[in-house]
Amino acid sequence: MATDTPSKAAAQPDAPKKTLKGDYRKPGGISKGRPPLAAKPQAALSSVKTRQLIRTHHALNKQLAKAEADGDTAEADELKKRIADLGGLKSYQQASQLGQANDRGGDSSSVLMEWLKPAAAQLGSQPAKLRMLEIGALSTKNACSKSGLFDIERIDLFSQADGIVQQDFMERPYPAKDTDQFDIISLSLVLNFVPDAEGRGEMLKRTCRFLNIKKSLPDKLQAFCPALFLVLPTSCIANARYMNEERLTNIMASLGYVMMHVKQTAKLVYYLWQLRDKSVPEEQIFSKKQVNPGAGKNNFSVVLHANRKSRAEPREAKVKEEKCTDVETSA
Ligand SMILES: C[S@@+](CC[C@H](N)C(=O)[O-])C[C@H]1O[C@@H](n2cnc3c(N)ncnc32)[C@H](O)[C@@H]1O
Repeated sequence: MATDTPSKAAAQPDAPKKTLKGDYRKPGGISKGRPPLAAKPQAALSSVKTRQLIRTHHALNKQLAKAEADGDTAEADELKKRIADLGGLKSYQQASQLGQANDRGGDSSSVLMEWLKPAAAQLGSQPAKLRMLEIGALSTKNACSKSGLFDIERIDLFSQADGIVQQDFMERPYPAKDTDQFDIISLSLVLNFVPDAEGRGEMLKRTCRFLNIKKSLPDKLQAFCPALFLVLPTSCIANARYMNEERLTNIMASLGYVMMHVKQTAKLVYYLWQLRDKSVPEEQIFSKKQVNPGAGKNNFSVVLHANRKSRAEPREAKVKEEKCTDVETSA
């Protein structure tokens, strides 16, 4: 397994305390009394706004999922209106795309391309390209697309470009045969978009059904395929009350995944997981459990049930939510 050293900042996401309405900066806050700073470049200012917009979307979607689960139609309608007033999914996607600009850390798929370099020659000489499913695709021009090495199927809840099919991965029919399955799935900044922990567990579980575990490939490709490229905000792993890397690794292992690569930066954590085994349903019980208690943590978690419909574990909604900080989500 290859690792890059995490930055110290990883444990301190710069999520400001805020309410959803209004500005989070209070007069007399920490900036009071400081000498004036040099004017910030435009990009830095927009970067703050971009992150704020993304966080607000996440928070509203989370509240909406809860209101819908509680059957509170009035609250759900109000939240839908607030999301629409923000510009809906489209404005969220635009903010995410801005986060992918080179001055904000760049396209996450370039990390995958870096990891695949040792296999590039074999990738290029394949009679048929590797099949990739990109879930949550915003562009057809990221590093994977530009490489020409993959046959990519791109889906998103809201397609913004030709070449991206509008589809909910959670509703996508399971492949009928092995050859309809994929060699690589990209799930970059999508899992944290799912508003509830059980939904995230279901999403991870679902990825296994789309990967072709039986396909025979040349050795350098077989060394990592079939694989899931997973990208999360670092705070989901480094500053979460119910999640850390050990917990994620155990959850993934119960699904049959082995970690091949990890790279952590101040903002994002990138993983490449190889699907090696058939998942072990009886070992797939991961309820919401504190693994990293303490103040100032966020509530990001993944809950997994062997069988969602007949689960014996409590629903997340019944677990008392603790005061939390936001999950930092932009690139
Ligand atoms: C933050 S954007 C990330 C986009 C890009 N992958 C990246 O790394 O920047 C998350 C995207 O995931 C999409 N998404 C979330 N849940 C999805 C699902 N169940 N099926 C398909 N797309 C989904 C959203 O519509 C949104 O466009």
